[in-house]
Amino acid sequence: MSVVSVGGDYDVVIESGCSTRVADVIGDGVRRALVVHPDSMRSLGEAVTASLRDTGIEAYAVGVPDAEDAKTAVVAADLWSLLGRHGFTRTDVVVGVGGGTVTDLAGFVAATWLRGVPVVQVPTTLLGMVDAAVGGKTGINTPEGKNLVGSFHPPRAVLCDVDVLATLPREDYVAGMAEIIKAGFIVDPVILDLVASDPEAAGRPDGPHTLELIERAIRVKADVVSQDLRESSLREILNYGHTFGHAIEQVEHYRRRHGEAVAIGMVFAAELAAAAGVLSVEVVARHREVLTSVGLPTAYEAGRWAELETAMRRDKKTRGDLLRFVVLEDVGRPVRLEGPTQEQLHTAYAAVSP
Ligand SMILES: NC(=O)c1ccc[n+]([C@@H]2O[C@H](COP(=O)([O-])OP(=O)(O)OC[C@H]3O[C@@H](n4cnc5c(N)ncnc54)[C@H](O)[C@@H]3O)[C@@H](O)[C@H]2O)c1
Ligand SMILES: O=C(O)C(=O)C[C@@H](O)[C@H](O)[C@H](O)COP(=O)(O)O
Ligand SMILES: [Zn+2]
Repeated sequence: MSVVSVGGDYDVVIESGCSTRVADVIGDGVRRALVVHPDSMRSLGEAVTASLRDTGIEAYAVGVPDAEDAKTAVVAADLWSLLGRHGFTRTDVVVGVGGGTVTDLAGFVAATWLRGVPVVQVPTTLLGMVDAAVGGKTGINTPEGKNLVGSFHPPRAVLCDVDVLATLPREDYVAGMAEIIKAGFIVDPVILDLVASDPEAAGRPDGPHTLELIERAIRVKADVVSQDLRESSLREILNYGHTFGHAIEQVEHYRRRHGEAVAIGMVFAAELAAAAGVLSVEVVARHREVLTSVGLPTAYEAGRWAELETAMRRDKKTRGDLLRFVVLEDVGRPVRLEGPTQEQLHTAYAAVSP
């Protein structure tokens, strides 16, 4: 078992079988729990619910639509209604059991119910474990953009049961690698070396470096969010690749995996940094190399610039008319690029849409 403390405020536990031990981390005085899960994880959701009932808690399991279809105002409103009907108070708890979409939704509902009740996160995807469930960013999408409505609401605990990754479809596992590789580029280059040492194994849960990759990525995130929960500055580095990545997701009506969009977004950011003269072509090439080696995409369709730019203007890092990007000066040296020229933007887009 490994435990990563997030600034001493809560723990991220990485352990086989820990998903049904929510009762141990839930805290005192909890009478009711709402366990939110996607239909694909019904049996785990019900097992978590049963484990809570065994300790005398009035626990309810509720299924939500799959993937990004869970992150809507309508689904959030259904959950608020359920909490109201069952009389959830400020000492009761929401539990998110699922991928990043479910932990974002469950976290958001917990953040907003009675202006904030505790949430315990049980991420069941690689991406959820290394990124979404950790750090307290919660939210839902609107048709206009990704995560446009949300709140900062740190969880009470995060339980990463690595056994559940065995059933995760390969494409979803690989999508999670994008956020691990992101952590490698922005802070921890050892991650990139571990991936390069056996890229095929990095794309599956039984690879020799799986636990180390998970723990390293969680440590990067924990370290950043414990210094800057509300993203006043440092936390923006975790958004590397997301300005263009979220734009892809929005123009694709949320039908593209987040991790895949972020992979393309990191290549766009690297090309943009090169066009602005701050990053070497060698590091740009390394982006394509490492992402391709695990099976992630690095290119996007040509001819969609206008809609992508419109979507990027709704990014949370934008200030007024000023587009702002996280770019690298080198591996492990993230900086901000504010107001890139149209020529630099077009050069970067041309480079990712050959
Ligand atoms: N809050 C944050 O800090 C943060 C960080 C990164 C990403 N995110 C968000 O996370 C979301 C992406 O998360 P994701 O990649 O986990 O996608 P996801 O939640 O859509 O899960 C991917 C798929 O895997 C299925 N699934 C989940 N666990 C499974 C398992 N163990 N076995 C079999 N199938 C399983 C799901 O039903 C879904 O179809 C995006 O909405 C993104 O915006 C949030
Ligand atoms: O935790 C963060 O901060 C991140 O930016 C992590 C990202 O991987 C994640 O996708 C996040 O939800 C994006 O946030 P947003 O503020 O751009 O919606
Ligand atoms: Zn992300």
